[in-house]
Amino acid sequence: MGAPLLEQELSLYDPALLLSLDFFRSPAKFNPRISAAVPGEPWLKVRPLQTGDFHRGFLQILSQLTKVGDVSLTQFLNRFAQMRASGDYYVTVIVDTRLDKIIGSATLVLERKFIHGCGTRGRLEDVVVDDTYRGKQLGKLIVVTVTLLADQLGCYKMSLDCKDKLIPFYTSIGYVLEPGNANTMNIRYEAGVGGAGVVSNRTAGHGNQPDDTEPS
Ligand SMILES: CC(=O)SCCNC(=O)CCNC(=O)[C@H](O)C(C)(C)COP(=O)(O)OP(=O)(O)OC[C@H]1O[C@@H](n2cnc3c(N)ncnc32)[C@H](O)[C@@H]1OP(=O)(O)O
Repeated sequence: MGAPLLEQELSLYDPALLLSLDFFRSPAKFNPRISAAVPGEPWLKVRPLQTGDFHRGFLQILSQLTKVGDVSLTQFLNRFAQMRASGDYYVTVIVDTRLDKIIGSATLVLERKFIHGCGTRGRLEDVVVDDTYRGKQLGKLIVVTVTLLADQLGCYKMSLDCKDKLIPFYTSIGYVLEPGNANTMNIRYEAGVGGAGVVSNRTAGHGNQPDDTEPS
């Protein structure tokens, strides 16, 4: 039997938000120049996550980043609905429209604060490009897209965690290691999807991860 049909697809957020992003405001260098609105090939599209992306390989893409687990369509749709209702999740994808397949993704999460005059901080999460499409500026494209989106939505700053080897990648996009303020610390509560378990210091770092994935 085929996959369940989703009668009417929903977008996680308003796609029009991506059309007005001014890529000239980013320090990232694109050669040739591309943007979220004009991604350089007629078969490339940058857009918000949609409900039907469950069937377009969205979770398979994420599995190139970290462990995803066995997520059912119902689980996916429930989580999508929670994110959409909150209004604070901007999961953004790149689609190869020739194959109707997700080939890249990055997430902006809005963290609402009391500090900074009830300001909002952006968090860059879960950046990934399908390994057969890497080295073609798509990583830069998706990260710059959500970074400009955070600015447009009024964030006072945007932060990320990454492996050391990706520091040059993010530096080229304008992210800075701030002296005295560039550490990441974690407690992992349970062994499970992407988790290594707080009870064992031996596994609290990159223990269970395949070489090229993040212990997100
Ligand atoms: C906040 C987070 O989510 S961190 C997690 C990041 N994601 C991962 O590690 C998942 C696996 N990796 C990937 O999906 C991809 O390699 C990405 C997203 C990191 C980069 O995607 P790509 O499409 O290959 O990047 P893109 O082609 O835009 O490269 C941009 C620049 O970064 C450099 N770069 C890309 N990947 C890497 C890397 N792994 N290490 C060092 N430099 C890199 C490129 O050489 C390029 O440099 P240039 O502009 O001087 O030519």
